[in-house]
Amino acid sequence: MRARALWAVVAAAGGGERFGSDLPKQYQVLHGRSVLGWSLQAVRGAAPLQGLALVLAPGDEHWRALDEPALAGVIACRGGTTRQASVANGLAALGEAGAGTDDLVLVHDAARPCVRTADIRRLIERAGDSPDGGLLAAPVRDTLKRAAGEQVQATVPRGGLWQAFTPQLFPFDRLRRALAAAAEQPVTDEAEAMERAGARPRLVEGAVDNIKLTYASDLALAAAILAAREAGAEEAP
Ligand SMILES: Nc1ccn([C@@H]2O[C@H](COP(=O)(O)OP(=O)(O)OP(=O)(O)O)[C@@H](O)[C@H]2O)c(=O)n1
Ligand SMILES: C[C@](O)(CO)[C@H](O)COP(=O)(O)O
Repeated sequence: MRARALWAVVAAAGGGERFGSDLPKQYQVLHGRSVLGWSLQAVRGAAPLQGLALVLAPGDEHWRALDEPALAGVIACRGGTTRQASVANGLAALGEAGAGTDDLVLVHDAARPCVRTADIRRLIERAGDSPDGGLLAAPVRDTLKRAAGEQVQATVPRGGLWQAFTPQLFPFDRLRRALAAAAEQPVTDEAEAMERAGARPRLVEGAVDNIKLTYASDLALAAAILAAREAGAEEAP
């Protein structure tokens, strides 16, 4: 029987509208290397991969100019107009490269450069054997308010609420089918597509400094996180 291989998709095809820069956020310099380089390094460092699909915006040539060892051997493929479509394209590329039904696939946002390799390893350990897969996430810490315009309408009980991060880890074929089935009803992460297909993915707690670069001001925060880590302040927040 063929051993179960691990593959990865790194979604880097976003336009970064909210970030608002001519240079897409995945190519910004962050603590000495590109945002994309940090994300690729974290995923590749977690476990040996059979292959990694790097999903890029149509016409994106920035990645070719990077001096980035973690780009070696990536399967470059074209993104779609939504994150969901980009991930589906990445899975299709892995299918062509030989990903099998029962193989596992990690899906990560290029825009989450601060993810800890140790957290990805824990995700693989805790969710790799589950047919429903799993995701890095963290329990919501703050009091939550539902708004009506700028006024509070209600306080939302936060018990049982988690914020979803990436990477997310699923059996290859189940995820491919779940995303195809969700094509008409947008989902914001892979877990949501799997949930629609009846799965109950496992929540694996990860450090909350696995932030997504969404606004330009997030870049300085990410740089501070990586600098503190390098200086040895390794305690996960
Ligand atoms: N069509 C898309 C949209 C997003 N992404 C990727 O999905 C991740 C998370 O998306 P987000 O940061 O929300 O994406 P952007 O589309 O880049 O930002 P915005 O919504 O502000 O335009 C990013 O790594 C981004 O490159 C993608 O591969 N393809
Ligand atoms: C997948 C994700 O990173 C989980 O938090 C997130 O949903 C993607 O970003 P978006 O802003 O929701 O597109």
